[in-house]
Amino acid sequence: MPGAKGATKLSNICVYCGASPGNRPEYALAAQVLGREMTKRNIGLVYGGGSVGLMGEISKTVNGEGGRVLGVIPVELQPVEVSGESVGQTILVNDMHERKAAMASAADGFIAMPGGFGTLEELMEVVTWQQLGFMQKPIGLLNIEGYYDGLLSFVDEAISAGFIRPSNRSILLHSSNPAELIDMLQAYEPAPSLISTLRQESKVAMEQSQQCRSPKEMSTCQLEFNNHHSLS
Ligand SMILES: C/C(=C\CNc1ncnc2c1ncn2[C@@H]1O[C@H](COP(=O)(O)O)[C@@H](O)[C@H]1O)CO
Repeated sequence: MPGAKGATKLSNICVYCGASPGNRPEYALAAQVLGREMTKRNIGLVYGGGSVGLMGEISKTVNGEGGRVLGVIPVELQPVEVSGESVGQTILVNDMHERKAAMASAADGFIAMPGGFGTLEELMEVVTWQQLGFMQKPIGLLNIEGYYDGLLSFVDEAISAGFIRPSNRSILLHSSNPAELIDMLQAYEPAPSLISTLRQESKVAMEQSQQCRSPKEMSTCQLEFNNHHSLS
């Protein structure tokens, strides 16, 4: 079953999270628990650099526990008055696109903690890469205090409305427990990519249309063609 078994070696996890702390103490606490759990398992942190908000909580925790921290920050965001002091190793990049590419290539998996537009944008980019098959790395939501319940309901709505394939729901792993979420990332097995699925469906449809010779066969073939092109 896609998204369930297999094994992914996680040397580094990229954590997307708020540049703000949020207004519940549970968010910062979860960042600390996640940081400790990663370090305990010798998994390094890749993040957006700086020390503001939850980004600061997790990076300072990992660094304080003796773990590896890699911050990737655009030149414009680097000043201390914008993003605070970074800990660990820092890579300076020119812009946000370069940053996301560098963060994604340095990591073997991704976790989104509570955050705002920046977190969502980073998360949705890797989900899209995964869906299309440009990337095959596990992605999880650390769903603290039900923060991501709304997003998960939205995904179900998009599936019902025919915009997301049901098989792609498993791209977004989720748990409220950091240790359990890392276990899920490690066990992840990618679903077939949309590109390979579409090519396979098109091949089947072509083969069937070549078998359609008489008008009677045509209507049966048309039905099968339609079935193959409905979302699965
Ligand atoms: C706007 C504020 C601080 C700006 N400082 C940032 N420093 C480093 N990285 C940032 C910063 N702001 C956003 N990011 C990136 O986006 C994600 C967080 O954005 P969100 O909108 O808070 O979710 C994070 O993963 C970074 O990569 C003061 O709030």
